[in-house]
This record gives sequence, structure tokens and C-alpha cells, in this order.
Amino acid sequence: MTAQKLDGTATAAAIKDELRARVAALVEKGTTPGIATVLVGADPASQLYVGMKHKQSEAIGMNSIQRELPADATQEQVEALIDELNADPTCHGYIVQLPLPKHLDTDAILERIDPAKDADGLHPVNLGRLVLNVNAPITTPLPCTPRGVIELLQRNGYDLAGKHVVVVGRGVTIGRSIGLLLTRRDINATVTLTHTGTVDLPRYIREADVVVAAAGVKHLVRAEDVKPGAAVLDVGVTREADPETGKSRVFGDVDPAVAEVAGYLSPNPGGVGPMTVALLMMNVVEAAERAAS
Ligand SMILES: Nc1nc(=O)c2c([nH]1)NC[C@@H]1CN(c3ccc(C(=O)N[C@@H](CCC(=O)O)C(=O)O)cc3)C=[N+]21
Repeated sequence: MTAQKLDGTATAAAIKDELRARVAALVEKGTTPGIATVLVGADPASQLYVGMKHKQSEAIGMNSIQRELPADATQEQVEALIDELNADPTCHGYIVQLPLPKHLDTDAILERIDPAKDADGLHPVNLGRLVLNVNAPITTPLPCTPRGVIELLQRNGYDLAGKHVVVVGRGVTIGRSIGLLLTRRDINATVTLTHTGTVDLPRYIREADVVVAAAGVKHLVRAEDVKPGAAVLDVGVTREADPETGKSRVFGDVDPAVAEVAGYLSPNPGGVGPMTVALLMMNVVEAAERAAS
């Protein structure tokens, strides 16, 4: 492999060390930052993700609140739980683990979250403020996966100013939101957003200094299309049986051969996933800092 690995696990560990100190300072002043999760149903992957978030939050001294409802919970029950967390002064931020069971109105539930407690940073009010606020310092929760991508590059010495970032995929968690951060004056990147309606995707990939692959299509980004030396961040998740072992595992959006061409590569797993969890916690620590000041 010629590419330098952008190690999300190590970078997230450094962020967590900083957060541990910020948590301790808040505790000193009488506020223990509290993070909550809402899990509806018992999907094994969701249980695993939620468990990871609690374990890591507790490891840095946060208070963690784990709320669960059965898979057949009604809209009213979920909304009542949201109202409860909005009113709970010990909960400074929380997430509703997605996806929710199909009978529930996901948008209505997410919009009911108090924007000040939105740990994902994806509440319409927070995204709207990000659209409107191009330059002023940000005082609202930020979308945590996009922030994770940017921190992973910056903390490994990659300067995004003037770079052409090609984003593949228009999902809300990354594709549609990351450009709002990358094009702020303090980062100063240029962004192209591509998606399944893009004609001739390789034409765009070839022009990219940075590729953020978040389409959820296994091995969509091929080595022959990547500019030598480019930074490639693999954010896609496809869960499939491994052809060799037969066991289910995660496949990213980036063909492994890209490692021979790229200058920097954020693998999956071990890249943006751990950064997302670290930035989720940072959103909650920042919410607690604002609440305490
Ligand atoms: N409201 C909401 N917010 C989320 O942030 C959210 C969500 N719902 N639903 C599900 C997805 C998925 N997600 C991941 C977070 C960390 C890893 C992660 O750390 N993965 C490890 C591997 C973990 C393992 O599988 O053992 C890695 O990439 O190295 C993966 C996936 C957050 N999500």
C-alpha cells in the first residue's frame, strides 16, 4: 500500500483525550455532561452501535442514559420519550438511533428533538442555521459525520484550502450536509456533489483532490479513476457475506486497489466510523458547555 492511512481509530482516541479533559472541567463546575440514546426495537446492528456510544461516553466521564422502546412502539410513545429527554436537565444531547421501524414517522420524531440537544447535528433548525451562517463562529451542534471527515483530514496534516472535494452520494448524513462545512471561509474547499443521477461519475472522480465516498455502493470508487496522490475517504457501508469466510462483514465504497494510487486513504472500518462517535460526543460536551455558561 502506498497511501498514507488516515487512521480514524487513533484520531478519534486523540479527540476523546481532549474531551475527557473538557468533561472533567465541567464536572469540576458541577455539570456532568449527559448523552442519551433512543433505540426502538432490537436490531442487532443498532444495539451494537448504541452500546459502543455508551461505552465510549462513559470512558471519558460522561453520564450516559440508555432508553429503549419495543419495536411496536407507537408514534405517541416515541414522541413522549422525546419530550421527556427535551425536559431532562441531566441530558445535554441525544440521538434517536436510525433507522426507525417503518410504521413510525421518522421526520416528525427527529424534528421534535430540541435543536440544542441534537447530538447528530442534523435537526432542520441546525442545518438551516448552517446554510445561513457562512462565516460567523458556529454555536449550534454540527453534523457529526461530516465534521468527522474534516477533522480526520485536518488532524493528519491535510490542508483543505483550495482543494477540490468530490462527494459521492446525496444522503443527508454526509452528502447533502458536508458541503455546508467544506465551503465555509475557514476551510475554503471547492465541492462537487455527485449522486446516482450523475452521468459519467469517473469523470468527476478523476478531477478530485479529495474523494468522499458515501453512496453505499460496494467498491464504487475504482483505482483507475483516482488521481495519483488524492485523498480518499471511504464512508460507505454495505453489509454482505465475505466470499472467502461466508461471514457477514462491512464492505466500503472504495475498491481496496485504490490504496496503490491514493496519497491518503481512510479505510472502512477503522476510518470515519470511530470519528463519527467521537464527534457525536463532542457535540454533547459542547452543548453541556453552553448550558453551563
Ligand atoms: N441517529 C443516528 N446517528 C448515527 O450516527 C447513526 C445512526 N443513527 N444509525 C446508524 C449509523 C451507523 N453509525 C456508525 C457509527 C460508528 C461506527 C463505527 O465506529 N464503526 C467501526 C467498526 C465497529 C464494528 O462494526 O465493530 C469502524 O468503522 O471502525 C459505525 C457506524 C452511526 N449511525
